[in-house]
Amino acid sequence: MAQSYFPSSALSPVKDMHSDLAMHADRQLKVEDVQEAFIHQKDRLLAAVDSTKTVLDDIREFNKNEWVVRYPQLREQDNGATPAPPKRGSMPRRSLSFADDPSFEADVVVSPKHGMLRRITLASIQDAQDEEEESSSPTKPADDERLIPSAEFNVLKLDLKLGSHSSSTAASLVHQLEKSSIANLLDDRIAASMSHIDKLRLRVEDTSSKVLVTGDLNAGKSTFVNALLRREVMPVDQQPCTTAFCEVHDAAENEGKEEVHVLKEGATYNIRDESTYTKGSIADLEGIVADNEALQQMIKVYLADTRAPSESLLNNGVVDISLIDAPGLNRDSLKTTAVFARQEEIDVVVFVVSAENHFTLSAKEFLWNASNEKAYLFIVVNKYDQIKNKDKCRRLVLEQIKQLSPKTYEDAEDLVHFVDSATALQPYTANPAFDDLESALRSFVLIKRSKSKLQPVSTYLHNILSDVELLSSANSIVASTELAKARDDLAHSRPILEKLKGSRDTLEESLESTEEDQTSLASSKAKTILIDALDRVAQGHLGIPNSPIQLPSYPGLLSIWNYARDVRKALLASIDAAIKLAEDEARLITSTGVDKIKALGEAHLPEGVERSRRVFVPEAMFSAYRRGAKGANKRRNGTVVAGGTQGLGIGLASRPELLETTFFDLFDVNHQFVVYFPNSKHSSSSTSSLLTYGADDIDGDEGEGPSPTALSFLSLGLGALTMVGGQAIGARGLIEGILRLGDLFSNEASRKWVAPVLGVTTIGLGVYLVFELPTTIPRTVGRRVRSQVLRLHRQQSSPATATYVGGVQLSHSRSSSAKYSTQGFVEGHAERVAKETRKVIRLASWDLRERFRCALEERQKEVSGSEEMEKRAESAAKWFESVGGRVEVIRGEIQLEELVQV
Ligand SMILES: Nc1nc2c(ncn2[C@@H]2O[C@H](COP(=O)(O)OP(=O)(O)OP(=O)(O)O)[C@@H](O)[C@H]2O)c(=O)[nH]1
Repeated sequence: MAQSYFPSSALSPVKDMHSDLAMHADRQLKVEDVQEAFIHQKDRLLAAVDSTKTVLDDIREFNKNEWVVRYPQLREQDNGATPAPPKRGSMPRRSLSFADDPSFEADVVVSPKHGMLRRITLASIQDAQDEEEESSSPTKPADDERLIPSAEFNVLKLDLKLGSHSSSTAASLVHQLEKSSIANLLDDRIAASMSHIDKLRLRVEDTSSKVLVTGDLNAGKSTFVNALLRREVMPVDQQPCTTAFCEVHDAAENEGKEEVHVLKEGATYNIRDESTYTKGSIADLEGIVADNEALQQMIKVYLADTRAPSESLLNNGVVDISLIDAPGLNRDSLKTTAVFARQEEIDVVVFVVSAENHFTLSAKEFLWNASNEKAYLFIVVNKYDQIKNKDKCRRLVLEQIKQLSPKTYEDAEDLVHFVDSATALQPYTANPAFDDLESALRSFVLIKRSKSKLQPVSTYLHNILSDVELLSSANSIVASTELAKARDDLAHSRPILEKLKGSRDTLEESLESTEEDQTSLASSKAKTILIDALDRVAQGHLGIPNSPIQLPSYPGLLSIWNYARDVRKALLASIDAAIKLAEDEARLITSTGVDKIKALGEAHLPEGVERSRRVFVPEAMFSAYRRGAKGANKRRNGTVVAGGTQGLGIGLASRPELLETTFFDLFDVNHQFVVYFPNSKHSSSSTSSLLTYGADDIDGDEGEGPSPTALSFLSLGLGALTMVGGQAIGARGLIEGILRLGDLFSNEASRKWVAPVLGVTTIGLGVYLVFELPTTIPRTVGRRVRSQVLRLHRQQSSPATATYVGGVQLSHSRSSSAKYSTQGFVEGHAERVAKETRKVIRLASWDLRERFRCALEERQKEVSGSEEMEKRAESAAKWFESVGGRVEVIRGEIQLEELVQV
């Protein structure tokens, strides 16, 4: 399709000469429209440049402070992996991933809806939208193939390949790049793009435009330039042909001064640096050109064009056009001029050809090359006045142009002008064809300028905006994905956290009550066992039933001493066994407590939290006491020795002071006395009182007071027969006993009844020894053992206040000691057992509390992290969405329309 700069005047390339005047007026109008449209587009583009820069700047800021902008990679989907065939008219699908996170993979649709727009959306979302659209418009047209955008970045493309190796090693190295490193690379790329945009801005703002006038030798180029300037400036008819490039600028660029600047060879022209050129006057131009005709000189000519901007080409109010009068084309100059024409700063090439000669070989060569470069050329067929058969000439020239530059031929009406430049210089001579050419040239310069200066900027902005679109939509997907993930995580972790918070107090209470319950259970159990054991022992039974310990069998009167000792040993061992039993019970109770705590852990700790790996070893309980006891008497003064040493051979049954057998183990005087003389009274004798107290104290908690009757005397006497140091009858005790008996007989009153009493006693004693003693010994020993054990505990509890003589405590008052001892022994062990139980349970509780606290902290951290992520992802998703919206607005601004369509 031919491009038309002036579609409203769609005439055939062969113009009707009679309509020239009307056409000129029409063109004049359109030139103004083009000018206006150009200015409008330029302003819009400048605004778009600024907006784009702001967006890029914002992305950099956002990347730096808010969200690490991810660099997406879109790959063609592997058809094998996605068997579903694409729907007719569906948009291209890609697999979205990120260089820094290859694990992220999402099916996306690249939206081609808005030309170069490259918004990507998740395929799942697009599918839903497609279904919606399909149901509402079943005849949806297929998308234009040309609109399918590339999935590659244009400007912001990062070269993430490390080295030239395309091996998997390089790929894996790329994957190792951190998010922030890639974000930094992206930031650098955006920064580079922004400085390029700055340059583009200068380009848009630059209102200068260069028009190169070239053509065959002697075609009338200088005459044509002079005609455009309406002034004879360029030297005409130079012999030999001129070789200088004369560049004509508005004098306004040279502070209004009309001057000629001849560039010095090798220097880069700078109007403010006079060392780069030699000044001359306009009047001398002919001479200057003649002087430099051997050189391909660059000469700058500054001219004051006094005509109105609407008429002047140089000073047209829109762009500062400079005309370059190039040397005529020949073998020597062809190459130079061709190079010159290719320069980016040349917006328009005007080719002057003589109507008399048509195109020479050099001209054809130049046009052929130039049309490849610039596509459209402005062709002036000069000296048309000299031609007689104008139609034929026109036809032949156009025919040649068709061959040389087809594009130019298509717009020949606007681009090919048959004129007489010479008459344009003559004052007061109408030359509508030239005026028409001039208008067309001005429009063409503006249009070409818009193409050469605005279009590249527009294209660049399109590209960078398209990249921004790709970047923002991909990041929007990432943000949305992270938002969904954060919400998922919150949905999972929040209830756990709430549950943990809610059950914190319950757990604490349960742990405390478990500790208390088990401890007091162990304590009360120990008390029960020990009180029971002591009671049993006091009755002559073993402390615990079903004990492996056996009471010895009665061996006969002769071995009665050994019997008493063995009974004592067995009873003591049975108390040890009772203590051991209490400890075993405590172990069981502790084990139950530990299990309860374990169950509490299961009930209160969230899933995934490691449970306690501590294994409760019941045997390890009370081991500290055993260890302590290894050092012999180290802990003797502590309250826990008796039980604690059980099992290591130094329990009660192994303590020499308790194994000491005395006469009182055989005859419990106090007990017998109580049995036979229940109503007897206390004696006032200090000696007997002391001894009785001593004996009674041995019995401990019997609670009955002794009486100074005959039997008591006997018992006192017999008491003197205390066996000291084992089986031998102490000589001293025997002598003391005889002396006391002597005292008794020497008393007159006593002598009357002492003989019968002694007789009865002897008989009773014999009967007692034979029949009753075997059964009473265990009870007697038991009572004494019980009493001794209790006293031992009291002694160990307060050794400073207790005094012993032969295993008999002398100094404590009876009532206080009895009361204190019972409680002390049982309480002491109960306390010890409870303490050990509490210690183990407390350790288990502490462990669970710690795990619970850590789990709570961890969940709190998780929830806070997810909340933070939710907040950031939500704002990032919104932000990237807003960037997408801003890009669309800017894109509307940079759509360049054909200037003539205004
Ligand atoms: N009749 C007529 N003569 C013209 C026209 N244009 C130029 N001439 C004459 O053609 C001759 C050459 O004109 P120049 O302008 O010097 O041609 P040029 O192309 O600049 O020459 P070089 O730069 O040397 O190649 C001059 O004598 C002009 O007067 C025209 O339109 N009609």
